[in-house]
Amino acid sequence: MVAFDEAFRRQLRELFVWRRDVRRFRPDPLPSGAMERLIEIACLSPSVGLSQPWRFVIVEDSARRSAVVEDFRACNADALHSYSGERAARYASLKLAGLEEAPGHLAVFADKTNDMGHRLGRATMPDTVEYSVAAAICCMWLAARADGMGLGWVSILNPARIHEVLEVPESWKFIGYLCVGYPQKEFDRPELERANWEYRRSAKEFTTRR
Ligand SMILES: Cc1cc2c(cc1C)N(C[C@H](O)[C@H](O)[C@H](O)COP(=O)(O)O)c1[nH]c(=O)[nH]c(=O)c1N2
Repeated sequence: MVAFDEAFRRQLRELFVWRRDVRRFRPDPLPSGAMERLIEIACLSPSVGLSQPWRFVIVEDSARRSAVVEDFRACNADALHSYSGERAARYASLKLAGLEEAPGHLAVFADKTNDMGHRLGRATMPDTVEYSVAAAICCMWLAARADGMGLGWVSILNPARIHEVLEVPESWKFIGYLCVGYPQKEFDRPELERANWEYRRSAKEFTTRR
């Protein structure tokens, strides 16, 4: 039996508060095995029917990394065109990925055809496969912060292009592309809040009772 005391709970809350989506990395490389340790933590996550549908691709090849950076640039330019006026100017000023600086690149997929868990829990809600992978990324996000590292989730990408660049099976659904490294600075508020794009609301605003 493991019991968690008040001091641990306080620290854990601090971890939630100080976890950040990181886009600004120091150039320092990751220690050997750091990415593998994060993947091990991710594999402790809950998954529908214990299906463990997560698939991780550590992207090391510089040509593939450059192709991902190019895709981000194209998708981000398209996204900018969807805004106008002051909002467009504000979008253009945001830094929305640290792909060029991050020492670690990790692409995460959900294997939709995986039969582990014998389809338990998915019959009426097939998207639970993707939810499971997103839950695993959140665990990894916290684990990275606890190790003094930072993780940035990039979704401004074309999934079909990511499939092509990484040559992964058709049945894998692209969930997220993660930049991993050491943050330039630590913050207790999201970068989008500090840039006045959006702000974090109180839990009360999202809670109702029936
Ligand atoms: C599914 C998904 C996808 C993305 C993100 C998150 C998630 C959950 N976030 C990060 C997001 O902007 C960030 O979590 C919020 O702004 C809150 O900031 P903190 O994570 O609390 O620092 C994100 N950030 C970014 O700069 N570029 C991106 O493409 C994405 N994509």
